Amino acid sequence: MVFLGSGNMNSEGHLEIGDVDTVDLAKEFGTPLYVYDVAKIREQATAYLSTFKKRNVTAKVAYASKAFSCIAMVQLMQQEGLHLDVVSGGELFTALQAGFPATHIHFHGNNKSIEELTAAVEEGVGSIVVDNFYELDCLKSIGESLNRVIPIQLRITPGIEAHTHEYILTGQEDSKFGFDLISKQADQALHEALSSSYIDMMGIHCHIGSQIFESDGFVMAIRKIFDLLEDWSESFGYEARVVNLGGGFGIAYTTNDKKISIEEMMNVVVDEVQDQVAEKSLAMPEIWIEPGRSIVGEAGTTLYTVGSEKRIPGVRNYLAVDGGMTDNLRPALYQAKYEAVIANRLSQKNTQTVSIAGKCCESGDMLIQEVSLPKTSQGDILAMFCTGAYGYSMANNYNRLPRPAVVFVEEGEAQLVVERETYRDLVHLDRPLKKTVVTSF
Ligand SMILES: Cc1ncc(COP(=O)(O)O)c(C=O)c1O
Ligand SMILES: N[C@@H](CCCC[NH3+])C(=O)O
Repeated sequence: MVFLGSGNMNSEGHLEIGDVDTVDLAKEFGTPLYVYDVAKIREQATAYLSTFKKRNVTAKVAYASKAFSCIAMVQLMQQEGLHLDVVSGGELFTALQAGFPATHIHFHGNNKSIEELTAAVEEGVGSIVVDNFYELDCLKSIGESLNRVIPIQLRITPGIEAHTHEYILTGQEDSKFGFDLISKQADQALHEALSSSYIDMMGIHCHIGSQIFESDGFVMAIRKIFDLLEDWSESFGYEARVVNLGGGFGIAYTTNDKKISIEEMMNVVVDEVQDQVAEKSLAMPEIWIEPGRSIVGEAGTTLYTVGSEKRIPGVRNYLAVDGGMTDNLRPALYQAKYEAVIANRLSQKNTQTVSIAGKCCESGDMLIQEVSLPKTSQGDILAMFCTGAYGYSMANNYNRLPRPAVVFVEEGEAQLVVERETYRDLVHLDRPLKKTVVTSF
């Protein structure tokens, strides 16, 4: 069975997503093109909310907008009843421009600036996830100068190494994020938070990393958190209203990736929290989570146009497309694996193994190392699946390539939600040299 992401084959033998022919999308909007299956995004969001509802626990699901942020995406999350996690002034601005209620926004980051923190407090952001002592100090003075009590969570690093790529691990002791447990930084942070009348210490936050399949890392993190909460209850008389477990729930990028369903993962989380609460005789806190990848990853497909070919007999066949590490940095950065098809040749047999090259001036700009495809021609449309998370959001202008357009498809309709960058956009921040010197060669 050929993997078609969230799509299927239509009667013309073309890849269809959200009842829209992707070959038509490529014609209408050009390539590279990010296509999001809105029904799939809604399905993922619902899976989180309905699992918590079924378990009858109070929970908040905040979409981690770093995975993919634009105004339409933020609005979609609001429609689905999710909260929003932002990690910068830019993501916050996008959310507010989208009309997202500030009270449902959680603000993250390991080095938030005073300007970002002040804006977040002035806008009335629902919670600030505090990462370090500097930030705690800044918030105390911002609270005092604006005469506001600021709701916060303290981010701790539990000292856990989850099974994932080392670049996207965050819960280990040697991490730039959060307060360390072993050296008792977390205790000190709690002490400082509780001693300020401008800080409302809502609870504790922990994010162990991203693209994690095994539930045991989350179970271990929950145990560490509740050991700490038991200790804080005894030493400080402190009781957390919120336990935020971050995001990190993995998705299947390829047919070889094993998959754990959202329901299964959340049930493990709820079971463990309930067990810990009972074992330690603590009050049941609200469970907050912040999934990004698992909400949008599988819903995204990138369409490229096939261009040049290079065949090196006995070595490798390169097939180049009109994008690359500029629109999807993940293969170059994490050796991430993807699957692809030729969207206009789904009914044809695979007859060749090729490597998909990007068009950037880097040998490492390879999108897929080996994929089986039918015979291809220039102008064919290559569809690469599961590119919805950390694809467009990490897109860049290396080699001055304009960033792609993004369309949402749902029930047979396509809507442009991010326009394609133009060459003019590429130079619009540039300013010419002040001094003009006439050089004669
Ligand atoms: C603090 C925090 N929360 C949530 C997320 C979202 O993670 P993911 O997209 O893997 O669900 C991240 C990214 O790893 C993060 O750093
Ligand atoms: N950008 C990473 C995930 C980082 C998650 C943010 N803490 C990826 O593409 O997998």
